[in-house]
Amino acid sequence: MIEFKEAAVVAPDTGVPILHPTTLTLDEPRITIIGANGSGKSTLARLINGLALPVSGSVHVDGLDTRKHGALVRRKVGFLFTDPSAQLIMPTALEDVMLSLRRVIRSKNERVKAAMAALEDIGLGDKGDVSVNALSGGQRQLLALAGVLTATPLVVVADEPTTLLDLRWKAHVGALLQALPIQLIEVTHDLEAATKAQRTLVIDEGSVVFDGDPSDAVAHYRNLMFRKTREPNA
Ligand SMILES: Nc1ncnc2c1ncn2[C@@H]1O[C@H](COP(=O)(O)OP(=O)(O)OP(=O)(O)O)[C@@H](O)[C@H]1O
Repeated sequence: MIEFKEAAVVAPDTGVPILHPTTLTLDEPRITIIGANGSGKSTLARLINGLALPVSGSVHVDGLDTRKHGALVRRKVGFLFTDPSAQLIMPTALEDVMLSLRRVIRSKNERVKAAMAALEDIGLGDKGDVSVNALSGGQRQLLALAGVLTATPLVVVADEPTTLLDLRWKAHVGALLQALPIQLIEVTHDLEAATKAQRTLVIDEGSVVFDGDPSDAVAHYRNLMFRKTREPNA
């Protein structure tokens, strides 16, 4: 259970509001977040695992305050970035997954076995010794997901996880994410993908302006964008 209580974020240098005080309970298995560029989607997503902290109000995950228990929260909430390079830091695929397992499995041999199994599960069983830089963008996103899943999170927050992928990889990674047996909260500009959820939030200028049925949310967002295009100062 993820709970926002009047959680607000401001730009550190200027104090300009990025997310206005927001109160939400997020407990549906599939939630999508849509909105214009710069509207505050990533900021909201980052609040969930403590990558961003509220300047006022609070965010709790499973009862843990993200401000006080960041490390514990991050074990419960896996985060998938748009660009997997942001989270792949080891030279090879196997080493990268092993790094994600370092706190979970002490024995190196066991860690190798578990990392190999994780790579097999995600379809990268033959890539263990391959340099991360030699993987395709789609393979890198799979590897990032494998790393996230090894920590057995309760929730995966994915910030535009398929934006950089071609159609084939987008479908593949999208299907894998949909099949996860845990809660998935996905920020997306793909309005078709956005409807594959129980609930969709529309963010505009740092506020949740719609929260509900995904198809209604997409219609709301289209109207909003149409109005802004016609009346740029609205
Ligand atoms: N650390 C920061 N300092 C100053 N401004 C910031 C900071 N982080 C985000 N912003 C600003 O806050 C606003 C919201 O950013 P955010 O990344 O949450 O938007 P977004 O909806 O995810 O955008 P996009 O769809 O383009 O990824 C933007 O105007 C951004 O420039």
